[in-house]
Amino acid sequence: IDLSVTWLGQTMPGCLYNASGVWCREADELEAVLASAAAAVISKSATLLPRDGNPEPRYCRTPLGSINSMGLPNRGFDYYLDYARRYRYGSGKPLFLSLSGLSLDDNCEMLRRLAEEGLPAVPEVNLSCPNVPGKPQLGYDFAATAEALDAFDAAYSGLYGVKLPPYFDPAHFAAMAEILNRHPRLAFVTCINSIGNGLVVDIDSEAVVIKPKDGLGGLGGDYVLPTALANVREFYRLLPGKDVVGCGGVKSGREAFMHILAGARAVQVGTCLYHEGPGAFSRIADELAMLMRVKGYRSLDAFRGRLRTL
Ligand SMILES: O=C(O)c1[nH]c(=O)[nH]c(=O)c1I
Repeated sequence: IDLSVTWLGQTMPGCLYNASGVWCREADELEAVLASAAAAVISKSATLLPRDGNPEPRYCRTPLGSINSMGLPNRGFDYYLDYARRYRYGSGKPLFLSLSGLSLDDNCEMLRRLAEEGLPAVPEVNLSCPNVPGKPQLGYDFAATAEALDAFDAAYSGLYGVKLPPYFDPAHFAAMAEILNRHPRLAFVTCINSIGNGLVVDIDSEAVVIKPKDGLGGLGGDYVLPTALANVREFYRLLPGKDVVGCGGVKSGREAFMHILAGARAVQVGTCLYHEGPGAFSRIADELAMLMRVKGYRSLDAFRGRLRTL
């Protein structure tokens, strides 16, 4: 059973890696993911300068997944750029750097500085952080997204990707696809980020469960799987020549299989990784391989994007 994935001009040994934000803020976390069965590594979304993020409690696990309003806590761009300078690219596991500048200028500054380094690290620009108070999600502003992508193309001459928020309307899928298809070096989209601004209530305390934004936070886990699959399948159809990375609700080989069936080139794991740790990657990979064996598939190409309609 071959779980390898060939994209971005390279072949990675498997199809699973971490979702940005989970097990990736510190260098030792990134090293733990690299040392695991994960096939790639992505860093926590970086701002130009380090950030503490929102007040705690800012993350809560629930029976159906998670809610978070971390507020972009990160070590700052230079920390992750330094990690990228020291990264073992010979491992065959690509390194992605998530960038989430607080302004278009900051995103372009980080892209320009990354370009200057000439490192193999691939940027995934985050258009969808839902938890910085006062900062609306770029991915929900189509005009601002169009302007940003033009600026990214000017700032960075290599291949890059974007992390998209979930969309919930065919008109929005179409509008975003029209914008994204203008950019040939935009090689992939990662669908989806958390479903923003959910509210989890604890009926014993009769209170919300996280402190920031009076309890509003991004949802992950089981809550988001159908929305994630819909976004993967719609953008897989609408973005010919681009790759879609599936993210959302993956906790076993089953959900990984669903994402690939929907068109995902590779699959990220967030909430499940947060709680299980990097051992999740070998478990999920084994489960996926088992599922493929039972179904008679020897590679991901044999079923990627083959979701049947009725
Ligand atoms: O609150 C966060 O740090 C955060 N949380 C998310 O759920 N998605 C994001 O892109 C980010 I930047």
